[in-house]
Amino acid sequence: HSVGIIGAPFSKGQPRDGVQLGPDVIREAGLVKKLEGQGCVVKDYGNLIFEDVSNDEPIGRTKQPRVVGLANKQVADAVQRVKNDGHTCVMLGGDHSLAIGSIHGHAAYRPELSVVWVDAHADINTPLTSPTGNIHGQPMSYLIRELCTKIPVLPNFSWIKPCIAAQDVVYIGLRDVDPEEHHILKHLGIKTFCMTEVDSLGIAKVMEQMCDHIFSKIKKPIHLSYDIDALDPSVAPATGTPVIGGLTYREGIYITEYVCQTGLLSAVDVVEVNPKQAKREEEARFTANVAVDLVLGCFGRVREG
Ligand SMILES: N[C@](CCCC[B-](O)(O)O)(CCN1CCCCC1)C(=O)O
Ligand SMILES: [Mn+2]
Ligand SMILES: [Mn+2]
Ligand SMILES: [Mn+2]
Repeated sequence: HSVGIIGAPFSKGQPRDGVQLGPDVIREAGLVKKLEGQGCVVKDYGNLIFEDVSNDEPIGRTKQPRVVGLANKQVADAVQRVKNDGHTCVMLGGDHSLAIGSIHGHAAYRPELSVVWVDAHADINTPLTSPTGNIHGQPMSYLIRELCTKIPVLPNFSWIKPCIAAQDVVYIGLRDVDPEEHHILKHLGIKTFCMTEVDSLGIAKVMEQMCDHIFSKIKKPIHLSYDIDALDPSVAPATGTPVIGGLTYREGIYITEYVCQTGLLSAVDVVEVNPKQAKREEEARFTANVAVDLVLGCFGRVREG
């Protein structure tokens, strides 16, 4: 595997300080060395530098639109460059608003994508349905073609062209979905495997059925957007919006091993690691180590040795 890593130290899609430290704590946990240790060729493109935007007043309830829009344009350009250079792209967040740029830049390189969204949350609020105005709860609404009529004009968002079809999206791990999000998911017929299905089917069946769904027509490259809060807080405590009843470590890793063996993984985001949300330093380190293990699973690490 040839891997290109981008660090996106960005936190303005949500209100909690610390998630901008995600890229560096994940690197400090040994990501590059461990990828190389399992035979990957790794190019670390370093961290993007995000300028601040003054007077970034909310638009309606939507908070920090200008700095989020600007940051995601940088992410989109960087991801497209990594793909043009021939690597599988690993985008280290930072909050989940960064998926706007990551998926947009990936789709600019490869227009036909399937998106596997692993998360406790659906992150599909529109600016008008969001209960918080935090853009990390909204990224999918800007990307899904069928929602484009529901999105108001926002400053620094005009570059975004919806690039994903609802039928090409699958969710795994949902357990904290807002009522309006649930309506959108149902209305668009988006395939979801919430934690009830993970329990009733088991993760192996979930992954089989997920692939049946996204590959039902033609096989499209996979964009895996992995929110660390999909995992149970006992496994990934250092995150901003923890929700109990999450994926076990083994289920979380199985997802990455399964996606890896499809041979179709083209880009992966690992987001929402926030060391400042840990009660103790070792919780932050533990969470970073789990994030590293997820990436290693994406690139061929198997538990049998
Ligand atoms: N859906 C929420 C949470 C978004 C989490 C973003 B992620 O997945 O990137 O971490 C709101 C959640 N909800 C608000 C009302 C009280 C219960 C929680 C939102 O703010 O839109
Ligand atoms: Mn989440
Ligand atoms: Mn309806
Ligand atoms: Mn998320």
